[in-house]
Amino acid sequence: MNLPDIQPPQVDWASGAFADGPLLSKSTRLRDLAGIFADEPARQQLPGEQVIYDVEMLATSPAEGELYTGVTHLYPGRVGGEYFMTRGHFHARREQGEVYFGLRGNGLLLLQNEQGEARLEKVFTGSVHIIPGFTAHRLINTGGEVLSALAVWPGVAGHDYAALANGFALRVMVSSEGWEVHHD
Ligand SMILES: O=P(O)(O)OC[C@H]1O[C@H](O)[C@H](O)[C@@H](O)[C@@H]1O
Ligand SMILES: [Fe+2]
Repeated sequence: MNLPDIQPPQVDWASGAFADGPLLSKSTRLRDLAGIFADEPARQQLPGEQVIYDVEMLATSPAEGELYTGVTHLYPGRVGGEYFMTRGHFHARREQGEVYFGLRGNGLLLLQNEQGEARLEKVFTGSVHIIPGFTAHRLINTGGEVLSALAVWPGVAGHDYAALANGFALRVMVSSEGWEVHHD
């Protein structure tokens, strides 16, 4: 008798690596992030092929009511005085939320509503972040190691990058204290 295959996808909580299952992967490099960092000349002086973050996600259905699961690995580093960060986005379907779980490393989750009000949450091993609908989100790596966070979001959410063409309302810069907030 053949037993059914009951093996679900599996993630290593310590590293955020998926052990199994069909995966979609995407690397975002410095050359993909033109205009994202405050110091654009500093970005241009660094190698464009350098990977800033990798996203791996399970290849599940994008249909209404279904969920995506993925891990972002955001590498440590700086562009000028600014920590490596993701591009950040609103969901195309604005009302759709998302949950992030900090797995390893130390950083910040930058959240911004449609009124342009920004706030930060610390990201660390075990941190849980409820990103409400109508809220843009960006990860920032303020530590010296890889920042990995697992995310679960609706398959229909989509991405809207254009709505943040003028950037977020605040930046996280290197300081003698570790990091500090600059308002644009
Ligand atoms: O889309 P970015 O702002 O570059 O962020 C990279 C990725 O981060 C998270 O994993 C989100 O769940 C993804 O939907 C997103 O694509
Ligand atoms: Fe998202």
